Amino acid sequence: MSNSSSPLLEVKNLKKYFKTPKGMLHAVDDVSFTIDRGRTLGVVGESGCGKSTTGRAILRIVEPTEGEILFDGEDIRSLGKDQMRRMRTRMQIIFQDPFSSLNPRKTVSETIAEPLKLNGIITDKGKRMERVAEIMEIVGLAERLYNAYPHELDGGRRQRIGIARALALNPQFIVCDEPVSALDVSIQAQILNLMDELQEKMGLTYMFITHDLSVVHYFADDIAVMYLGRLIEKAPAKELFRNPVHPYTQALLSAIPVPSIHNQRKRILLKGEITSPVDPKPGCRFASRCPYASSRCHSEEPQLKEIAPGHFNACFLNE
Ligand SMILES: Nc1ncnc2c1ncn2[C@@H]1O[C@H](COP(=O)(O)OP(=O)(O)OP(=O)(O)O)[C@@H](O)[C@H]1O
Repeated sequence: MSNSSSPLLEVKNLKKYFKTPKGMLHAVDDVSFTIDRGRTLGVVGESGCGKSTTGRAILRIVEPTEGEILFDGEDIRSLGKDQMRRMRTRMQIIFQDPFSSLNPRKTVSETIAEPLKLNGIITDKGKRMERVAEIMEIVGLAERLYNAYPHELDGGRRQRIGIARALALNPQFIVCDEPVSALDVSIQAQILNLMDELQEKMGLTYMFITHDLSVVHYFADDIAVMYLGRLIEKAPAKELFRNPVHPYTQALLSAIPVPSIHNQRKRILLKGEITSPVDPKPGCRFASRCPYASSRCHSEEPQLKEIAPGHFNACFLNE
């Protein structure tokens, strides 16, 4: 049952495996977390660690292999096609490169109107266009762009269209998949500010995927770190930056430049081969690159455990 004090999203033991010619690729392997209402979970990790697949599996854009996804108390894996279509109006996604998902033959207003039309939310064309004008104003797209085409716009404005499309259906939850990674730093800040304002105004809950930890430092409430399909550490953002416990998180953080020379962390360079995500061997997936790995790490998989309130870690070293 839904209850406003319960998390909006609960993901339990989520798995997504892909069959490949070499074997079963464990893209997401037994991942569990929750996101509270109106909060932002940042999901970070290197390319290929399973961030996007986790986001897509939650929305069932890719069908999960195993696990439970509770959205507002509802088990969304049990929903039929029509029920899932309705549920998708409450759960949306914003992509890194909105351009590739925008139809070049549709104007800005037609693009934003499309989800309203397809989902039969506003059937009257005049009313639909009024709503489009309202959303354009909310996301900071000038009225004069109403009849512009996506290729006439810069990356920041295109991403505003992506955000507008996601907002059109009045969702509660948005998976933001690297939404600012393709943008210049100054434009990144504008888009992050906009997303922050929208969250405040509309009470949105975000899952914010990025390979760039410095982006989520101030933007996310909590941060989850993934490594080769596994969630290896999760903590409130401030706590994670102040006290990273997992050796992989420590290495990731050491690569971020810090403005003050007094606070500079010593850069930890990872050596060793990256373990294959195809039919992974038993043991910790980070062991081959971990400076502290013991024989136990090569035979047994550490589980995520709460080591301090809200701080979870999957490493034998800090148990
Ligand atoms: N449809 C698919 N078929 C087969 N393998 C896939 C598919 N989608 C993703 N993968 C694989 O799953 C793993 C996780 O990919 P995913 O895109 O989720 O990672 P990511 O952390 O989001 O990386 P990136 O930032 O590069 O997108 C990768 O090894 C990827 O090659």
